[in-house]
Amino acid sequence: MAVDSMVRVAIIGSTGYGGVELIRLLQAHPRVNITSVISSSSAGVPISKGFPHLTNIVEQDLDDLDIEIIARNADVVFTATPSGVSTPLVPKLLQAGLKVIDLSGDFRIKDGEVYEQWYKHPAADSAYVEQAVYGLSEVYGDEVLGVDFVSNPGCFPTATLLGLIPAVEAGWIDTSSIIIDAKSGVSGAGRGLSLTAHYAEINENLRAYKVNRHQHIPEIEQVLSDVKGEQVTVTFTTHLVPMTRGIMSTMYAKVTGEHTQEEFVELYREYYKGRSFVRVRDNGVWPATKEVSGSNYCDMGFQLDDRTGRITIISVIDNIVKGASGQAIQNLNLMMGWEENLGLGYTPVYP
Ligand SMILES: NC(=O)C1=CN([C@@H]2O[C@H](COP(=O)(O)OP(=O)(O)OC[C@H]3O[C@@H](n4cnc5c(N)ncnc54)[C@H](OP(=O)(O)O)[C@@H]3O)[C@@H](O)[C@H]2O)C=CC1
Ligand SMILES: CC(=O)N[C@@H](CCC(=O)OP(=O)(O)O)C(=O)O
Repeated sequence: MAVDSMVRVAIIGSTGYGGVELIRLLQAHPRVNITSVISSSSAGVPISKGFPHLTNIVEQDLDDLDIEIIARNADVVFTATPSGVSTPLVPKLLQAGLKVIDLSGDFRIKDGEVYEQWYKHPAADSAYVEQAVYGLSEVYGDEVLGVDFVSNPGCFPTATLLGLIPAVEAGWIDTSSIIIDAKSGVSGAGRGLSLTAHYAEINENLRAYKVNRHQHIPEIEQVLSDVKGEQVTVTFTTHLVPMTRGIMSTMYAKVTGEHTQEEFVELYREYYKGRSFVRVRDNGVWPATKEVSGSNYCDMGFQLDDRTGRITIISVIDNIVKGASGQAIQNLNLMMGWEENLGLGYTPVYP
């Protein structure tokens, strides 16, 4: 570690949405020095040239991806790299003595065959998958303290799992009845160009995609099965919404036993007691994506339908903050034994 107790951080994938958001958040973090912003395609160029909003804030040049140099200049590396890229990269960083927080899906799924079935490319070395601690901070935060490698959760799983886990753990919902209807802003697809993210294709449009085929299904099922202690399967449908940031996950499940809506609110408030980033709304108040935009909050609300016996749980996050870079920094804080909200006290941008 650096002598002055500041942690030296390098970011790989600095020119993507997750990487640029890490820079925005970390440049204001009181215990972090960003020593290197790395690009595999634009090394040598000042980052503010491609991202003028960073002018006079971060004026570093983008560095090459050279693991020896990174290991000399950094203590912790964030890999904000696409799935498939992290698979061979992360083991090399760990072998070089670095701590790693990986934002991709490559180390989240513990069963390699399941990973390959959903991600359609080879799974990572199982020893590293085993080593990775799944960093859903409010649930597994205690396991993150002092470890070298955190696999940061996916954006949809973050909103969805935070919304379901307390009820599943308490046995208050029938897990065979869970249906998840999730919507994301376009930044969730990353900065690369694609036809679906093209303005004329997404503006004034609403599109379902990867129905029953989304790579976040096995991640959600893995965690819910772990919590429940038996296999849980879910129906999960994602939609692309014409907005830049934000995820709303709307979850439906049959309630088991006699529980009122007020009791659900109380159950969740108790579960997340002391965890400042989860805000459980008052009875009958539902959250909207703008109410968390630019922040690390996950807000949720409930509505019980007495006619059907189903509970509707609505959970919102900013996909790039709590769904990626913000939670990754929360995990850095937990890894280092700092307050989990250090450097993350952003009030949502409203309107
Ligand atoms: N966007 C979101 O809301 C979320 C994203 N994630 C995950 O986080 C990761 C980053 O996502 P996001 O920032 O949106 O993606 P982007 O596509 O916006 O950026 C990814 C970056 O990775 C770098 N990269 C590409 N290929 C390589 C390579 N071979 N070696 C090193 N670097 C490479 C590129 O930068 P350069 O060319 O400069 O090297 C690129 O800018 C992904 O795995 C994504 O699935 C997770 C949760 C939410
Ligand atoms: C809007 C949109 O396209 N979102 C992406 C989120 C991808 C992602 O974050 O991928 P991993 O978590 O698996 O790394 C998607 O639905 O595939």
